[in-house]
Amino acid sequence: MTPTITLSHINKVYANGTIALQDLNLEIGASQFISLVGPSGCGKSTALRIIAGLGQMSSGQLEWGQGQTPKLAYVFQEAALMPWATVRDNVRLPLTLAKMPKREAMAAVEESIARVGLQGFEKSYPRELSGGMKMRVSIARALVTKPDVLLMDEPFAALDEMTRSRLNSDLLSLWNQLRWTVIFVTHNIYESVYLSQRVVVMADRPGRVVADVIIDEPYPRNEEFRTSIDYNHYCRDVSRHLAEASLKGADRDLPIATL
Ligand SMILES: Nc1ncnc2c1ncn2[C@@H]1O[C@H](COP(=O)(O)OP(=O)(O)OP(=O)(O)O)[C@@H](O)[C@H]1O
Repeated sequence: MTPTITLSHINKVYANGTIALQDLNLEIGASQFISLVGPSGCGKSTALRIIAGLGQMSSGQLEWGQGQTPKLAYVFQEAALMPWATVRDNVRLPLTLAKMPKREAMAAVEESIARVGLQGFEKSYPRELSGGMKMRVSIARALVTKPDVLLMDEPFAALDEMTRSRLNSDLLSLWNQLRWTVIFVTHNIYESVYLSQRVVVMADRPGRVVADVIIDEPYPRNEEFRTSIDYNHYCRDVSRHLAEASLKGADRDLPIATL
């Protein structure tokens, strides 16, 4: 069951004294698609890692709506595939680690590969795939466990614009079918507006939420939305918040006498 996620008063101070997050508050509805944007170093990955349970918060609270931690999957910027393994074996990895017998795992593996459009490449090795295809394998590997929540940390940042655009559309159509909760970290304003129901803007030092822009547009979204005046307005709105967030960081770096 897809849960709501509530982050309350989250603080994170790293061992070296860096205050990565201060009083981060965020509520994410069940099956919502939200993006986190913000200047480099504002704590987006830190927040995502805390939600994933990969990093600990210093204080604060993380609550799951249904009272128990749902099934989570994490997609990183790097596809991080095993070079010696085929597409099929790479996708099966989480099930192998969970000690699921191969015969039982294969149906889920084949389904996941089909969902990302990689039928016919099951026996290929990562070196034989383009960057976009490697990312599809990475997404298939995340989907194979049938997650409730998908955490994506700049998954398409290293891809060319055409490939990114195609993967954006395919990700949205998968989300339309499967309705996981998605938290998507990106530096790309256009991508965040195209994909999300909400774009949450963070400012750094300390990392916190400074704006929450609702993208009130129906799904499915397509090229018509991408070229619409509304899309342009949303992008400008997010961009303005982002510029303000960046300025706050830059101000802080100026010598005190100039402030
Ligand atoms: N393990 C760590 N130890 C110390 N400081 C860290 C550690 N990880 C991150 N930081 C610092 O915490 C702050 C937030 O980092 P984080 O990676 O969460 O930001 P981000 O918004 O995801 O950045 P980017 O957009 O560049 O990926 C930064 O100042 C970073 O240098």
